[in-house]
Amino acid sequence: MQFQLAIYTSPLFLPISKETQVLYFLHMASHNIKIHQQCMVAPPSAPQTSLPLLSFDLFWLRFHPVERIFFYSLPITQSNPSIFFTQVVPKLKTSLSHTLQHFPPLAGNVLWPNSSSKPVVQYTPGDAVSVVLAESEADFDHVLDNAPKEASESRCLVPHLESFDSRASVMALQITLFPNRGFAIGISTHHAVLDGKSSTLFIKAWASLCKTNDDHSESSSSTPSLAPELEPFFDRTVIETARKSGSSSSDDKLLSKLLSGEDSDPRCLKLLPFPPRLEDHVRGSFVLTGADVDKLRNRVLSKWDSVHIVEEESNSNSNSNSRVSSKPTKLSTFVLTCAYATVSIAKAWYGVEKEKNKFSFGFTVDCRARLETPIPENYFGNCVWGHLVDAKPSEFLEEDGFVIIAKSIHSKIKQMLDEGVFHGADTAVPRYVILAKEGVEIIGIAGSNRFGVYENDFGWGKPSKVEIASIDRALTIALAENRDDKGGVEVGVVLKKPVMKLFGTLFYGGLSDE
Ligand SMILES: CC(C)(COP(=O)(O)OP(=O)(O)OC[C@H]1O[C@@H](n2cnc3c(N)ncnc32)[C@H](O)[C@@H]1OP(=O)(O)O)[C@@H](O)C(=O)NCCC(=O)NCCSC(=O)CC(=O)O
Repeated sequence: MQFQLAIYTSPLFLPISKETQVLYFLHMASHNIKIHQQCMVAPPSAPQTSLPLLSFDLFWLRFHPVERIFFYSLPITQSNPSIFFTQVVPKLKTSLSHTLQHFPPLAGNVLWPNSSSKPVVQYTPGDAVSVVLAESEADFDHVLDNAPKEASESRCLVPHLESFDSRASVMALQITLFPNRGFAIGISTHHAVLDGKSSTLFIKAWASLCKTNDDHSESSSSTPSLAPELEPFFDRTVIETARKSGSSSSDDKLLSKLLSGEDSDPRCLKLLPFPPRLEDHVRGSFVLTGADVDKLRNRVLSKWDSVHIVEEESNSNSNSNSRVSSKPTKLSTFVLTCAYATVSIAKAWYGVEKEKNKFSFGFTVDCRARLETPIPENYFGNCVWGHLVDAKPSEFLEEDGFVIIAKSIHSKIKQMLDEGVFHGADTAVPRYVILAKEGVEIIGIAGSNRFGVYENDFGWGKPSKVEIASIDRALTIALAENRDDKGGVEVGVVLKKPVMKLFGTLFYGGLSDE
């Protein structure tokens, strides 16, 4: 205890406000986490850079950070504390510094200069990323177990992302050792600066430099290069040009009003609280194999023609019913997993609380390859847009809810393919507001089964587990590819204990029903 207090009052912690220090301290102390040090890691010699935030980014200006945790198992020879903090951590820090040389905005801040009509993300020499070094007494096997556990347990493995009225950090990291077993990298990122594709690009780049550049010590004069596909692409002009065709500035205005609150300073950069749902909530990871997905696919396709979906009047258009009625040759893993997980959540919640009987599902679409003029896959920033399924809120609870919602998500994606990625974008936010006012529980999604998070090998093998901790800040599911089964998926969920119990029964039990 005293050791931790000493650290928190040391000048090393100056970048963190007093209020945050106290909250962070109390939280860590209650979860048997020892903080060893907070250090700042900077790129070796990057010049000042300033990137404007575009409308894709501004959507997320005051949104909560995205918090991911990568867990790695280590042999005992490296996870012994004295070896870990003197050999493994320096390797991680040096490669982080080298990676930041390629990604300087991540070491910078979101600022709103008086002279500018929009905020910017700016790196100025001297800026650096906060890296907390910690040690946990938790049982590593328990931590890696997918079975539901207290939602709060993951919280002490992700760092706080600092934000104030006039400045917000872009990224913060925490490296936590589980002595003699392994370690976790917790990463907290500002969503207005980078989306899931960009943040996982950064992790891939960092892992690749850590794994391959043993010969680059901190004193080495050159910075190791990245494979071309891992180099971030910062040019904003590509997106400004591409976005003009599908502008939805009215959406941006409505959303930023919602996010900022009626009476707050419109130039305020402090992130809104989005307090995590921790009390009485548990967090679990649910796994589908490729064979499970095939089974779900067959189930939907076999009922395709007999189960009809009626799109909500205001959202359907003349050809939508003919479009969804034609049976597809392929239904994607994403469609099947999201339909299966959200319907299981809806049915479990309704099973425990009968008044919870209206649901919807909103998902983000990566627009990079879908813009009229496609932009590079390694574009750094946000290039995602949100869509809501057109299913009626009560349909999640129907006997064939899974088939209905699968058809509905598929239809939405097909609509984008046929009519452009911004089709219906102007109505998405107003519709979201109406549904929320009507008491509809809108389930969201973070991550993707295509980000390859389990490919991130820093030199000690692939992750033992990857979690998106921030799904506890809203009703959101987390998606990743299955670590051990090609074609499978992992779904992260945070729910109230009794709802989670029923969800688990429906999710796994439903796989054997025919
Ligand atoms: C709109 C979508 C959700 C729809 O997904 P679908 O899987 O249904 O459709 P799709 O066109 O992408 O893929 C359909 C099929 O094409 C093939 N296919 C597509 N991409 C592939 C790839 N990279 N490698 C191999 N196959 C691929 C597969 O066979 C796949 O089916 P199969 O899969 O069955 O083999 C997705 O395209 C998309 O944009 N995903 C990214 C969303 C995103 O960026 N989310 C993060 C938001 S930010 C966030 O949440 C924060 C964070 O993460 O940090």
